[in-house]
Parts: sequence; structure tokens; C-alpha cells
Amino acid sequence: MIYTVTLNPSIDYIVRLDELKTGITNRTTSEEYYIGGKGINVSCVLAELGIKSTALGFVAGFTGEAIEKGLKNPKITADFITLKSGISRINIKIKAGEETEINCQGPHIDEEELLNLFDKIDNIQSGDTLIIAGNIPNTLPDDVYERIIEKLDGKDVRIVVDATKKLLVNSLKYKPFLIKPNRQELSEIFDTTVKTESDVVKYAQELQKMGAKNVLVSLGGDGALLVDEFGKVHKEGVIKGHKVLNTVGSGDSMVAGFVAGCIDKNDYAYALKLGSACGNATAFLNGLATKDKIDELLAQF
Ligand SMILES: Nc1ncnc2c1ncn2[C@@H]1O[C@H](COP(=O)(O)OP(=O)(O)OP(=O)(O)O)[C@@H](O)[C@H]1O
Ligand SMILES: O=P(O)(O)OC[C@@]1(O)O[C@H](CO)[C@@H](O)[C@@H]1O
Repeated sequence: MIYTVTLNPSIDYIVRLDELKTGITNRTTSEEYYIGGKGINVSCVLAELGIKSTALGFVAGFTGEAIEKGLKNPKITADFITLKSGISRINIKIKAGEETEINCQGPHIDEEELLNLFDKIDNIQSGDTLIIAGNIPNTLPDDVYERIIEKLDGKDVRIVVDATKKLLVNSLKYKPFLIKPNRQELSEIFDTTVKTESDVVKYAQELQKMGAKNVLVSLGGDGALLVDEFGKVHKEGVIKGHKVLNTVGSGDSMVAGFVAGCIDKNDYAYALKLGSACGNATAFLNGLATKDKIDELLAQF
């Protein structure tokens, strides 16, 4: 079984404007909303690929109810813990030429609620895959991902971590199967500006020295680069000629496709292609990648 963990799910409120001006009232030209949070997005794209997963995490309030309702899918078992107070966050994604995101803090999670999640983590067995993705509310300690991974000690679980800074770095000692920083996250970790392809390879290799097995660096419209556990470097670009509609969740779609590719063929080059097709599919659609779009694009990689 594949488990995804989203500690801080969201409703993604996408607002489109011709231009964003600060200090005045702006009016949208259109708006959409989707359920989101990185682990949830991974579960949704896995479902499109025909792969079942269990989505773990926390929800709260009316937005939490909407998230659970929106996740009704025969391929997804939603097994969230409902928090005593607060509401699951609403993240604002402003599309006004440039993309500006406002990701909110999310509800408070207390120690008892966290322990309830740990009980669910105890059900994960050898042979399972655990995908932990996204940020945490600032009321949770930075070691929460480590504490989740520690629970699996002694079990042969494939661990995937997609998170920023300390949350990611602190998990490396547990030798995760896959991490997927984007260019900005890679730059932040090493307090530098990652510009060239050789920079990407160099810092991906540093992350391997720190414990990661496979490092997949997503580069937005420039595609993605994988340094696999055997030291081989793989690269995929993006398919040209499509209009980019919405890149929110393209990284999560890539994670879903990569994991699905590993399960399907146990071949990293193929996994990167499927991951890229999923990432591109999300970028070229409103909402997340669909099976039809993924298939159409995979044939072109
Ligand atoms: N503008 C784009 N055109 C085509 N493909 C794209 C574009 N942006 C992203 N993608 C695809 O999606 C993949 C992941 O994108 P990106 O690097 O933006 O991930 P991310 O920053 O983790 O995104 P998010 O956090 O929103 O999920 C890219 O490697 C690429 O395959
Ligand atoms: O604040 P985090 O957890 O880092 O990111 C949350 C988020 O931006 O990630 C997804 C896209 O990857 C969105 O669905 C969601 O709003």
C-alpha cells in the first residue's frame, strides 16, 4: 500500500487577475478552487494512474469537511484525523501574469492529535511506500517528519520526502528512497543560488552524501534532473507547444508519476519520464493531471 501524509491540507483558491496592485482593492477576472496539500495531490494523481493509496493527515472545520468530501475516490482511502479546533487552511494562488502564492499557517495540532497520527503510522508494513509531503503549521516542531520516519524503524518501507529546508534535511539520516526539491528549495538548503545544470548535479550529490538515495530536482519549465542511487544522471525537459494553465501541484504530480513508474517498471529512466508526463499534464490543465493527458504526453517523452 502507498500512504501519503499531508499534515497541513488546503483548499487552493486560484484567483486570476489582469494585474495585481498592492494597496488597493483588486477584482478577479475568474476564480477556481481545488482541494490540495502536497500529499493529497500525490494521492489524486496516483488514483489517475490507477494506483490505490491511503491519505493520512489532519483536517479541521468546514474546509476540512470540504477536503474530505472532495477526496471521495474509489482509489483513495481518506483516513484523516479531525482536529478539535480551527479550520484547514485556504491557500491563495494569484495568477496575474506572474504567479504569487500565499500559503497559510493552518490549524493548531496538539501533541495528543499528533500521537493519534503516529498510531496510524504504526499500521504501515514492510513493502509499503510512505510519501510525506508539504509544510507543517508553525506550532509543530521541526522534527515531526523525523518522528514519523522513526516509527518505521526496522521495517522495509520506501520513504519519499517532499518538503523544505529543515524538514527535508532532518529526514536524510533515515536514507529516504526519494526526495524532490525544486531549484529554489535546493538553493535554500545550501544557502546559494543554484543556476546551472552542473550546480544541480553537484548539490543533488551533496544530498546523496547526506543520506538520500534518489534525488529528483524539479526545474519548473526547464524540466527535471534525477541523480539516481547508482550515481547516474537523467534529464527530461518539457513538451513544447502547450499553454501553461496552472503549475500548482505539478511537483506533486511528478512525485506521483515517479513513484508509479518505479512500481510499474523498476526503471529510473522510465520513472522520470512518467513523472515528467504527470508534471507537464498538471501544468497544461486547470487542476491536476488526468489519465488522458498523462498518456498523451508520455507518448511524447
Ligand atoms: N511551465 C511548465 N511547463 C511545462 N511543464 C512544467 C512547467 N512547470 C512545471 N512543469 C512540470 O512539472 C514538474 C514539476 O514542476 P516544479 O519544478 O514547478 O515543481 P514544484 O516547484 O515542486 O511545484 P509545486 O510545489 O507547485 O507542486 C517539472 O519538472 C515539469 O515536468
Ligand atoms: O505550504 P506547503 O505545504 O509547502 O504547500 C502547499 C501547497 O502549495 O502545495 C500544493 C502544491 O504543491 C498545493 O496544493 C498547496 O497549496
